Amino acid sequence: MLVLRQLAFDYPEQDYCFDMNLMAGQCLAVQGPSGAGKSTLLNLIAGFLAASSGEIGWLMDGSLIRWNSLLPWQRPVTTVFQEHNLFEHLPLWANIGMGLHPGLKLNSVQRQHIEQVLDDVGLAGMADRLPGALSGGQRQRVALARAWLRQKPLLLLDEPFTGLDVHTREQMWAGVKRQCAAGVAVLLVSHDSEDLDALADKRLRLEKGMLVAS
Ligand SMILES: Nc1ncnc2c1ncn2[C@@H]1O[C@H](COP(=O)(O)OP(=O)(O)OP(=O)(O)O)[C@@H](O)[C@H]1O
Repeated sequence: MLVLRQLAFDYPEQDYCFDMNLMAGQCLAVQGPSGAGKSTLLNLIAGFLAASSGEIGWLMDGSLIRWNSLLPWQRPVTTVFQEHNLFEHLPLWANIGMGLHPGLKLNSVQRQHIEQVLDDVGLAGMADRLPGALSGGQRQRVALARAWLRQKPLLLLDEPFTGLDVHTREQMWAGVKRQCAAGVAVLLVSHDSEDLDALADKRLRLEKGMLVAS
């Protein structure tokens, strides 16, 4: 279970203090208007921002494994950013397979898994394309496919379905549900009530720098 206890971050004009739990297999939705602190929360959890005080970690068998001093790549977290973060010079298979092997020397089973997740997101047969040849929605699906394959204990999704058509969106919801069923804890930032109705087990809202029940 992900645990945030009085996790604080201070900007000059706004102080944040986050308290929350997110269980393995659960999808927690966080909402809030622009500027409420959603990106700040995700960046603190992913390790791109360092908290000024408080605790963050994973509670297992009653003891908290603290993440405070862990760098982003040391945390068992996958983040799907709004900007997709694809490597433009690498084909889709390499973008998705990144992290499976340091030199991207993938074996046939790993290549099959990549083909499978591409199929899952409706991009079958596109493994050798470059990101530049894709639409915005297709790029978003590549970013999600990469997250599906990594299957880290915690998945952070920042407005992950923006701009997708209804059918694709439903496919992506199914992907999130499969992740939860496999025990992944999902934190979903979304403004879209349909996303929340389809996926959220629990909802919180960001208000005055704090998380409150929605
Ligand atoms: N580097 C920074 N220095 C000072 N203030 C910042 C900085 N980054 C963000 N802020 C402020 O912190 C607040 C929260 O920003 P944050 O990006 O977390 O909000 P958000 O909820 O993700 O917004 P959006 O939905 O527009 O992406 C905002 O009021 C913003 O002005």
